[in-house]
Amino acid sequence: MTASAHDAAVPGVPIAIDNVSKVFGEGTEKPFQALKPITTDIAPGEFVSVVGASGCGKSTLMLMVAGLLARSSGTITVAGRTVTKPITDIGIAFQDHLLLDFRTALQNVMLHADIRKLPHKDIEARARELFGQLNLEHAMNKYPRQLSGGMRQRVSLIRSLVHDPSLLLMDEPFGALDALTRLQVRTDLESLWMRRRPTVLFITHSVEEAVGLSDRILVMSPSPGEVIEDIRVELPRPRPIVLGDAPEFSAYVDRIHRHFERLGILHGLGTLPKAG
Ligand SMILES: Nc1ncnc2c1ncn2[C@@H]1O[C@H](COP(=O)(O)OP(=O)(O)OP(=O)(O)O)[C@@H](O)[C@H]1O
Repeated sequence: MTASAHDAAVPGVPIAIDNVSKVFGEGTEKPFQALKPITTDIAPGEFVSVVGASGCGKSTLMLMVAGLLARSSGTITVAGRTVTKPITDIGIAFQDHLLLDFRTALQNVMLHADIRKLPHKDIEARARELFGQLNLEHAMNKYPRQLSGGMRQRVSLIRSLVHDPSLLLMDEPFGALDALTRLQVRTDLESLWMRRRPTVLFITHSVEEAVGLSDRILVMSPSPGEVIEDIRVELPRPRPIVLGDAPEFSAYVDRIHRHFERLGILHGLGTLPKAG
C-alpha cells in the first residue's frame, strides 16, 4: 500500500474501561447482574474482539462503551473523555447491514455523507476507491436486490468505513452469512481496517473469526460475564483468507476453545484418537 497524507492521519481513539459492571433492574426485587467488573484499555487503532457464550454480556459491554446504556459501576473514557451519553462527537460507526432498496450500492454508501452534508466529492472518491479495493466496482451501480447477501454485507462495510470513523463497533456482523462468504467479508474488513486503523470493538461467536481479525481477544466467562483471558494475537497482517492450516492460528483457536470446555460451554473436545 502506498502511503499518502491521508494514510498518515491519526487513527482510532483510545478506550479505557475501568471497573465497569452492569446490573439490570437495580433497586428492583429482581436485580440481574449481567456483567461483573471489567477493566481493560484499548489502544488507538487496536482491533479487539470479545468472545463468549450467548448471554454473557458482550452486547451490554458494547452498548455501555457507546454510551447507549448506563453502567452500574466504573468509568469508561473514549478519546480521553468520560462517556456519559451516547457518543456523537467522535466519528463512531455501528455496523449496520441494512441497505435502502431504492438506492444503488454507491448511493447507499453515500447515505451518511448526504444526511450529514459531508464533502460529497471527497467521500465519493473514497467510496469508489474502497469499491475498487474490494473488487466490487461492478456492484457500485446495482440495487441491493441485485446483489448477493455477501455483496450487500461488503457494501455496508464500505458504508461504515467510508468516512474514516475513529471507532467502529460491530456486534456479530457476519452472523447471517454462509461460511465461505464470511471468510471473504472477514478479509475485506481487515483490508479496510488496515487502511486507516480505526479502533474496532468486535463481537463474534466465531473464535476463528476473532483470531483471524484481532490484535487482542477478550475471552468472557458465561453470565455474569467477566474477562477470563486477554489474548494478544501475534499473527502478521494481512492475514491469509485460509488460516486453518497455520499451526500458530490453530493454537490460538484451541486455547480459547479449551477455556470454553473448562467453563462447560463446550463439551467433548477431547483429542483425536491416534491413527492405526
Ligand atoms: N435491558 C435489559 N434488561 C434486562 N436484562 C437484559 C437487558 N439487556 C440484556 N439483558 C440480559 O443481560 C444478559 C447479557 O445480555 P447481552 O445481550 O449483553 O449478551 P450477549 O453476550 O451479547 O449475548 P448474545 O451472544 O446472545 O448476543 C442476558 O442475560 C440478557 O438477557
